[in-house]
Parts: sequence; structure tokens; C-alpha cells
Amino acid sequence: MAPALRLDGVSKRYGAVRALDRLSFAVPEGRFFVLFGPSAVGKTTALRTIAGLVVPDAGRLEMFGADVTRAAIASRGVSMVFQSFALYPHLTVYENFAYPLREMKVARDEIDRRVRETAAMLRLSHRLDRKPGTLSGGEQQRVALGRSLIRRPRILLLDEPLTNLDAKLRQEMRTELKRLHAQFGMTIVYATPDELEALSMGEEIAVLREGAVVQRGTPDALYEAPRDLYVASKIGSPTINLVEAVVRRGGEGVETPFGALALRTSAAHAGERAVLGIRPSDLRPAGPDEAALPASVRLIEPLGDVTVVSFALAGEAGPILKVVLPEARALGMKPGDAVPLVLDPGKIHLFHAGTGLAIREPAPA
Ligand SMILES: Nc1ncnc2c1ncn2[C@@H]1O[C@H](COP(=O)(O)OP(=O)(O)OP(=O)(O)O)[C@@H](O)[C@H]1O
Repeated sequence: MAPALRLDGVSKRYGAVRALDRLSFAVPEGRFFVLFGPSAVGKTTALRTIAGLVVPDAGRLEMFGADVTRAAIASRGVSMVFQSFALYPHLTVYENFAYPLREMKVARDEIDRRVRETAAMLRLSHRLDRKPGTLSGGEQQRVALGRSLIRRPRILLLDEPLTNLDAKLRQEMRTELKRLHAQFGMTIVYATPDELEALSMGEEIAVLREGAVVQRGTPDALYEAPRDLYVASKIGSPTINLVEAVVRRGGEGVETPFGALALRTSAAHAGERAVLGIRPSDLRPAGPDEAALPASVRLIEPLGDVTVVSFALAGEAGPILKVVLPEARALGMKPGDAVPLVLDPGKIHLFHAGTGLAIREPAPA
């Protein structure tokens, strides 16, 4: 079956800026797909191109198998919710919902039915007579969403829709959006610079950099096997620990500031500078008789049920590594304490220092 959406080599320049640089990806029908990356990587331009608000300089855009690269906006069956959504302030919530349907010349009875259905779905039934200015931020955002959903788009484009909400509302809306997606199964392309939003809602995530996809995959795949340092440092919280190392000769592992580590490394990289990536959840305090790396506590950050502890390895001048511990495990630790750490070599990520690309260990013989 043709994907709901396919971008193939889509490019867009603004003067010297390459907003999109041969951007390519496909989204199967019904998927919650996230475009993830920091500011200015081209997320908004990508969504505007899909919506038809931007005409690409090069490349091809398909929806459900048909070429829509130059198709009229209205014919595309997509609807976009912007970061700074604009509601009609002088119209009630009911009329804000009804407006797009009136434009589409939908019959009055049908409009009423769909307005009430959409309001119920977004828990806004008790707000239909109100004007947007009298609603909370979260309610206003739900009205903006409803105005898009009521048209029953085949593809819904959401551009950082939760950015203007406070933390608690953002959390509620994340749950709400997942629920709506599960209930209606529409294809969603969701742009965000927020890692938590990307990981918690995305069934699949495309990590963008300079107008192109660096890596795409499920949240787990991106976390477990980042293809380079960029993806490794953007996915995972607290951020992955990075330590400089040198690949030893003869596939014997790597040399680090805290000693040699036995890793399977390819002879092809012998002698090269590398960067170790160690997730804060992949280190733990050693048991009584375990082989461990000497470390001392530098800083303790309690975060509720977990505590992030920064350790100095190989003396005070050595690298500082963050470790996530269950609250109880960090209880009683104080700066200066010696706490040897255990690191599972199987969990270490290794990157080429020059290119930033992951160095994949050769499979065991
Ligand atoms: N209409 C425009 N005119 C000139 N430059 C533009 C225009 N639209 C986007 N750009 C530039 O293209 C690049 C990509 O912008 P875009 O808004 O797509 O990024 P983004 O990832 O959505 O960022 P943000 O998260 O800040 O919205 C940026 O450098 C931006 O300045």
C-alpha cells in the first residue's frame, strides 16, 4: 500500500539558507510520525511544504501514491495546526468549529452533529458558547486542534502545538493527542524540538539536521543505536556522557582516561581517536566484590523518584559522568564519597571522533 506521505529529495532555499536539503522520508498511513530537531533545522518548512504553503525548489511530494508536489492546498486533504494558533476571537467556540465546515458548504445538520462530536472528543462540550478569550490556554489549544480535526483531514500536521502551554498542560495534551490518535487513527506529522514530546508520542521519529534526516526509527531504536554523536546527544535524558578515547591496536578495546576498556573494536579503527557514549542509566555503584572503576561523588541532584549523581572518574581532574540512580540508592551519598562504579561494556556506544559516526563493533566470530 502506498504510504500516506512520501517526500523524495525535497529542497528549499531562502537566499543562502538551505531550509530543506534533499529531505526524504515516507510515513505509512495511520502513523504518529515526529519531525524532531532543534530550532532552524527545517521542521516548519517541511510541514508548510506538505501543506502546500511552500513550493519546493526541487524534489517530489506524494500523498497516498499521487504526486501532489504542485497540487492546490485545498485538494491535499491535510490540515495544519500552528505553534501560534489564531482563533477567531469574536466567534464562540461553536462558531470557531463550524467555520471551516461552512466554508466547505457542509449541510447545517451535519455541521451541528460534527461540532458536538468534536467538542465531546476534546472535552469542550461545556465551552461551546464561550469566546476564545475567556478560555484557558489548554482549552484554546484544544479549540485550535478541533478546528483542524473537524475537517477530518487524512493527514494532520502539527507544528510545535504545545510550545505555548505550561508544563502541566503540555503533559495533559500529550496524553490527549495520543488518545485522539489511537481513537481515530489519522496520520499525524508532528514537529517538535522537545525530546520528551518526541519520545512519548512518536511511533516513529525522524531526527533532522540542516534540512535533512539524520536518522529515523522508533524511540527505542534511536536510543539504543544512534547512528552518530548528534542523534546520541539529542535523544536521552539526562544527556549521554561523552568521554574521549583511543581505539587500541588489534581489536583489544579502547584506552580511556580511566583505563583500558575491553570492547570489541574493528582493527580498521586501530589508533584512531574515538568518543565513548555512556548513558547515565548504564552505570551503577559496584557491589562488595565487583570489579569496578574508582569514582567519587561530585554533585547530587534529587529529581523525585530518581537522583542524578555526577561522579568524577580517575581523580578530580578526570571526566565527570552523570549516573541516574533510584532515589533510595543515592540516599546518604555526599560529595567526596568514594563510590566505585560498574559499567557494562555491552552498553557502551563508540563514535569516531572525526566524523562523529558510530563505530559498530564487529559481530562475535
Ligand atoms: N520565509 C523564510 N524566509 C527566509 N528564511 C526562512 C524562511 N522560512 C524559514 N527560513 C529559514 O530556514 C531555516 C529553517 O527554518 P524552519 O522554520 O523550517 O526551522 P524549524 O526547524 O521549524 O525551526 P523552529 O523550531 O525555530 O521553528 C531557518 O534558517 C530559517 O531562518
